[in-house]
Amino acid sequence: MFETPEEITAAGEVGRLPSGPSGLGTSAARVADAIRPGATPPPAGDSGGCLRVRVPYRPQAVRMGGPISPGYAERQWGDGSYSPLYLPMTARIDDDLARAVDDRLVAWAERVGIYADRLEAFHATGFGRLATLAHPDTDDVDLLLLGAQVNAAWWASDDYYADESDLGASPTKLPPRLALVMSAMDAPPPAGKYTAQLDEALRADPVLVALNSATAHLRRHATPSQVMRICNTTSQMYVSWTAYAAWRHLKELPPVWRYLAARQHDSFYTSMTLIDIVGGYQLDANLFYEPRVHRAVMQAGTAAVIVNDLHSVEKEAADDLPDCNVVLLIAEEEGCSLQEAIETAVSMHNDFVRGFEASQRELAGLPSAELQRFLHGAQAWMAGGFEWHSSTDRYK
Ligand SMILES: CC(C)=CCC/C(C)=C(\C)COP(=O)(O)OP(=O)(O)O
Repeated sequence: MFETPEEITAAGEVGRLPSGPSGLGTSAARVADAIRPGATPPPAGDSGGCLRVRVPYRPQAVRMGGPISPGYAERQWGDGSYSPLYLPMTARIDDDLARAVDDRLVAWAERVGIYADRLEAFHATGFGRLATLAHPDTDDVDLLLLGAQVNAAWWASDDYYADESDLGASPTKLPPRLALVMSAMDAPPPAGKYTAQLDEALRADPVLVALNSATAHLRRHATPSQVMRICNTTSQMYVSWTAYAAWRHLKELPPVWRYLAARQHDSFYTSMTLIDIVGGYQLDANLFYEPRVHRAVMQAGTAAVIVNDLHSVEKEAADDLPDCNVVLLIAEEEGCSLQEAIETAVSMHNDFVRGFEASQRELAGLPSAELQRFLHGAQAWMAGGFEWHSSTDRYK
């Protein structure tokens, strides 16, 4: 088949890596017991005693170190005129590492052909920087590059197929294009002469070449269940994209509840499915999909994507066919100002982060080093995603 080359919360137990036994399988029996139907989780560690300190948004050019987010804070954002976002603190800002990943990412983008006439802008977007901010538990450039490539390829499908009219995005062409993406990521079994035609189509579109190449890189680092986790989450996300396309095509605005339900399956949860792969370990599928774990990662992913909607209001309102955006939809539905709608979205975001924190506390007693590391990874992702949205050129 075709393949190309603030208020800081001293979070008690939640803020630290587990001190118990670690390594794959060390506590498999205890974990299996703890997640079996009807089991009650062991008591979580004490996470009380919050220390609260307001922290302004202040990008720093220095390495902050640490693989673990040091706790939660109320963080200023934008021009500072809105209520703060309650978020984890960023664990690591390492501009040298980010540059190394971004340089390799741009060389890859050039090879596969995405953003061909706008590589400088693509470079300034800094998907490599996003990977280094969101995955502070590794310094491995190749693994960070993998995270950056998969995200950049998803974003290319978003820009070229779903959102950017000037890049050829079209609501009616979107569903068949997304169906081809799944063939680029997960080659169907040979179908005689039709396979050659499929391969030709996959080679003809840079977005598909990028997704195919990123997935090939993924297969070199991930287990089969991790690879299929990525593929299945991608197609789950694309169901929501087809809903947005229908609304755009019909020039209908969905009610907020309906958009939010779609957005919850089209969130940075998708990006978070890379956390253990980029970290160089595996969270077992039965733990990843354990309902309380699933809910926690969905809470983190939804919070992180509301940060995206907050930062992209202007960009999304400006397209000939405006995108769905939670702020714009709240303003329309409530008949309120954008400022008021932003405050509502901030408060919704903060509730999701607090919900994640509560889930993390509830899960803190589960004796799996991989699970605890993954939850810290989701915490770090929210912080890194915020840092990136605050500084990338993409939303300027
Ligand atoms: C594309 C990708 C990494 C998927 C996960 C999160 C997600 C669905 C997006 C960031 C796409 O949402 P949106 O189209 O609002 O993003 P932009 O504002 O265009 O960056």
